[in-house]
Amino acid sequence: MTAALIDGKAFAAGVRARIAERVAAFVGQAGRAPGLAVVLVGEDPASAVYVRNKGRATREAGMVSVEHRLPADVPQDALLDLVDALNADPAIDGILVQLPLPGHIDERTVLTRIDPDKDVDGFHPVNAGRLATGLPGFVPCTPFGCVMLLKDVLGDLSGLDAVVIGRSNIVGKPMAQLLIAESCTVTVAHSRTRDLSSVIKRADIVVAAVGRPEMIKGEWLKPGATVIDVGINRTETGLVGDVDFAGAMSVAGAVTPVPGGVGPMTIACLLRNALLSAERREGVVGKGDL
Ligand SMILES: Nc1nc(=O)c2c([nH]1)NC[C@@H]1CN(c3ccc(C(=O)N[C@@H](CCC(=O)O)C(=O)O)cc3)C=[N+]21
Repeated sequence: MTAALIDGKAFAAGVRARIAERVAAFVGQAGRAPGLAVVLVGEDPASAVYVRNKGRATREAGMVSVEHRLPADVPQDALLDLVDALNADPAIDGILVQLPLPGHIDERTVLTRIDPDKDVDGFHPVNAGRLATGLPGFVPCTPFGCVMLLKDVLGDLSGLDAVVIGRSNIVGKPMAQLLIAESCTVTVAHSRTRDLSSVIKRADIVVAAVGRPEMIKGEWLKPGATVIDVGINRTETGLVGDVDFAGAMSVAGAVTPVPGGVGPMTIACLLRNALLSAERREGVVGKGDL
């Protein structure tokens, strides 16, 4: 038996095309394009690649991408001053400060400084609280992209057993919140979980977000399970996920590849959040599903 491949790259391209149509309608009504500011501190090569990809996707969707590059040794106060200026700039609808930040900068202080209504990453505690309590707000891009893929594969998720492996603020916790909102029975596993394989064995849905190459083995899965691999690990043999892909393909029902799975959905959802922010800020009612 071989699982279906979940083509996140193709799905994301469709989402971006729908966003581009709605951006065009927005420009017609608001007289300006949505603006997304991306702040990159330092020279981390992987971060630079992501920022370049985000900028390209933003422009292709018809939005304005404003990139700010600061040196790795920039004082925290200078970064906070830039965030303040972007918060106050009416042409900017979304602000993303690329993580990780250099060690001398406190990520929490910076993320909390972003206006929650421009926080297209959904990392501000106000947006985490909105998500946890069912209020409208920005939802973190990677978990939202995962839910879009899951619904595409499975339809209604209600009543399904879901296991999220990883408890980070940017993926694991919001992923669990979204799956709860979809009426899944949710288990959050992490580095201290005992007998991870038997926890995973029950799951109809497995979301792996641990950052350890190929640690989730195919034989741990329930036959037919849907597997979403959030991991992006650079190894000597190339890019691999957190899931043993070959093993998963022989047991699961459907699996996301790495690359070409969750990553492209993250960027599509970032554009979605930027568009929704612009529509909200200008009082434009967008038409058509995203
Ligand atoms: N404030 C902030 N927000 C983020 O959303 C954020 C961040 N910081 N820091 C870094 C991570 C990582 N991230 C990715 C986005 C797209 C791909 C992506 O498109 N990946 C492709 C290509 C992978 C490759 O070739 O490297 C794929 O998986 O097919 C991957 C990773 C966003 N992040």
